[in-house]
Amino acid sequence: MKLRCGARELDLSLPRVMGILNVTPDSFSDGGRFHALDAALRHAEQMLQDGAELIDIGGESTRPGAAQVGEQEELERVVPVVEAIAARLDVCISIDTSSPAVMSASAAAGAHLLNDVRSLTRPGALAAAAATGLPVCLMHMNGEPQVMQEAPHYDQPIEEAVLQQLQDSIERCEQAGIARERLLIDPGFGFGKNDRHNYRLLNRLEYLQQLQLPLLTGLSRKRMIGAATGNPIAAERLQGSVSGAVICAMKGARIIRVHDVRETVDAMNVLHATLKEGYV
Ligand SMILES: Nc1nc2[nH]c(SCCc3ccc(S(N)(=O)=O)cc3)nc2c(=O)[nH]1
Repeated sequence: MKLRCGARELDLSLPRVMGILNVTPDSFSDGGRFHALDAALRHAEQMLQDGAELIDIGGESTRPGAAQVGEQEELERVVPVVEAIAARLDVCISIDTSSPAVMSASAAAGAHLLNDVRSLTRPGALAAAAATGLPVCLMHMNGEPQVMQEAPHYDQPIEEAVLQQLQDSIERCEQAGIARERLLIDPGFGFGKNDRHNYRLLNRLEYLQQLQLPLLTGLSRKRMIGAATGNPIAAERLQGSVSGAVICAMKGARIIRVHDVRETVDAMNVLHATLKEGYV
């Protein structure tokens, strides 16, 4: 499996690390300190040095209960950051947005991957994504961030519900002219799921391999980690997050979306050595 990222191709036969770059005032774990362009650029450079091969830039916080952000505000937050990183760093740039205008502007500014937690359901998003020609990550979400964690409920096993919604999203994309080869999938840990749902989904992550598309996962510093480790503070969930990253990678995830790049890259290198049977 390969992922085209501009002039480069990412070989997805081994798990790759995607560093999170929140450019929101209220990001759920960075304390929103990366709102300034220069701070964002320094953070991106650090994650690249630490071994991240993709950077996911997000201007809208989609954590549970987060307020929606206006399109103009989101554009002003992310486009300058995409431009600055595209101009200075050799890295695969992902844009975490549901807004068609932000998708188009970010693609024009140099983004290589569209990461939409709402799977192109906003009006105009399918057409905008198709027009960019970029790969698209489709993610399962139950409800909207404002209400998704109130009382998540499923009439079927979570892995079946996630598979079904992802299949529906894939079909919508194909009908809109987005070839299946351009798609990635993601179970959406924490998006309308309680801790039981999240851990059953993690336990059965291989179930999604039947879609035969690159799998991206993001459980870094999320509530499910804190629930298992008894740690209420998101920024202190490092060990649990790295453990979750290894489990995802061993169960087929090829892009791991994380806050703590250096530590996760070390864990992925141990996995790489194992998958390649050491360096002999
Ligand atoms: N593809 C992809 N993109 C993502 N963007 C985000 S932002 C995180 C929003 C959030 C924060 C915290 C909780 S919680 N209540 O579980 O701690 C849920 C969602 N995440 C993901 C993810 O996974 N995939």
